[in-house]
Amino acid sequence: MEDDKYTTELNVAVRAVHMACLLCQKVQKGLLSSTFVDQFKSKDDSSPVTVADWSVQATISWILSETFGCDNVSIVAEEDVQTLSKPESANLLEVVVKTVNECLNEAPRFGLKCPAQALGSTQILEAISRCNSAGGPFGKHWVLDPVDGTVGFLRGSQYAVALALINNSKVVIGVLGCPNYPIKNDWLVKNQPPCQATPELSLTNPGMWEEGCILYTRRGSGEAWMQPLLHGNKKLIWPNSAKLVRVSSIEDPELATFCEPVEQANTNHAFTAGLAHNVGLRKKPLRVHSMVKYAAIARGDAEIFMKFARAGYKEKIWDHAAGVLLVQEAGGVVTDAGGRALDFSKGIYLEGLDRGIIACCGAKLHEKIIGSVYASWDSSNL
Ligand SMILES: Nc1ncnc2c1ncn2[C@@H]1O[C@H](COP(=O)(O)OS(=O)(=O)O)[C@@H](OP(=O)(O)O)[C@H]1O
Ligand SMILES: [Mg+2]
Repeated sequence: MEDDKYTTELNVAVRAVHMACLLCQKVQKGLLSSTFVDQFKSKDDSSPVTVADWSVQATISWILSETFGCDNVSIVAEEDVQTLSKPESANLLEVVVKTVNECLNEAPRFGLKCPAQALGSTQILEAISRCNSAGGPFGKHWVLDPVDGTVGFLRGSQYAVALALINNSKVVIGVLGCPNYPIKNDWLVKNQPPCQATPELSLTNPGMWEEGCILYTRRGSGEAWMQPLLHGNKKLIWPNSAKLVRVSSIEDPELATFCEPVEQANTNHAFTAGLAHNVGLRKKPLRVHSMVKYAAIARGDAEIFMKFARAGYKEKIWDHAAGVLLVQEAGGVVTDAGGRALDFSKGIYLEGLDRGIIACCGAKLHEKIIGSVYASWDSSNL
């Protein structure tokens, strides 16, 4: 029985992600109101990285190391300290140090320990670079995407803080903080057009973003839970009004909503449009940044998530681990496009992934989509 396992890990992970979500909301608000200048940089692959990415990674790394011991914790995470350590990033580093310390000061409110004294830049760089584990098939590895969907984050739209625990190749805990995804059922679907068209939404309608949720689950539990994000100075009292979430029961393609990445560079919209047509999906795609797409399936707000990256792109484990387990434990199915389980045992990449990823609320829709991939693939340009 895996039921009682990982209780402490899950408890700490949810609290840490909760703190990280509030940190992100604060930084995002600052970015959108332009009081923060020069707070993001481009990485070598030209994707953006922000104060929030580094600050969340430092914060969660510090909490996990303090709780479980530096020597016992292996963390695989997206960010490194290369850009942040450069002399020209001194101001940026100063903001990260301030942001992390402000966040960790609040730890007791979340039932966690805060540092005895404020952390210095060396300790913070160390916390970030400690997350350089390469993962692998054996032992326990935490997997962290500090800000998944950084593009969405910068646009004032959807993003997620994703933390998972892998034990001997299996994802055993999944926690997904979704700071801009209110608890309200259907919110994502109803608010889709304004979200994308008006990134300033948070400024014109203050408060509406400040809802957010955290989803979490444990392998084998058959349950996925959702807590609201706390606001003001409230103390987190477990289980913080948690409620069970479940995938949608829709099986009819005509009634199903499918999600996909916003950026054409991250998935082939033309191919998924063809698949959707062949399967009989009638609704237009719900384009959402980040692992919030997995959250939408786990919550039952959408039925399908499809992603087909360009040939040669290797999916990273931190972009999927937490979301995949959440969908599975909430009753859904996630595989690659060949119908095989995703393999989290090979280090930082999902090696051997067959073409794309398909997450569905149930087996019937899933089978139809897999069948349609086989039928459409040869005529596609992928
Ligand atoms: N070329 C390419 N192809 C496929 N996937 C890529 C590619 N480049 C990046 N990524 C990864 O996709 C993560 C963002 O996925 P999203 O679904 O949020 O994309 S989108 O913003 O909605 O378009 C994004 O995660 P973050 O870096 O955490 O934002 C990337 O890891
Ligand atoms: Mg990511």
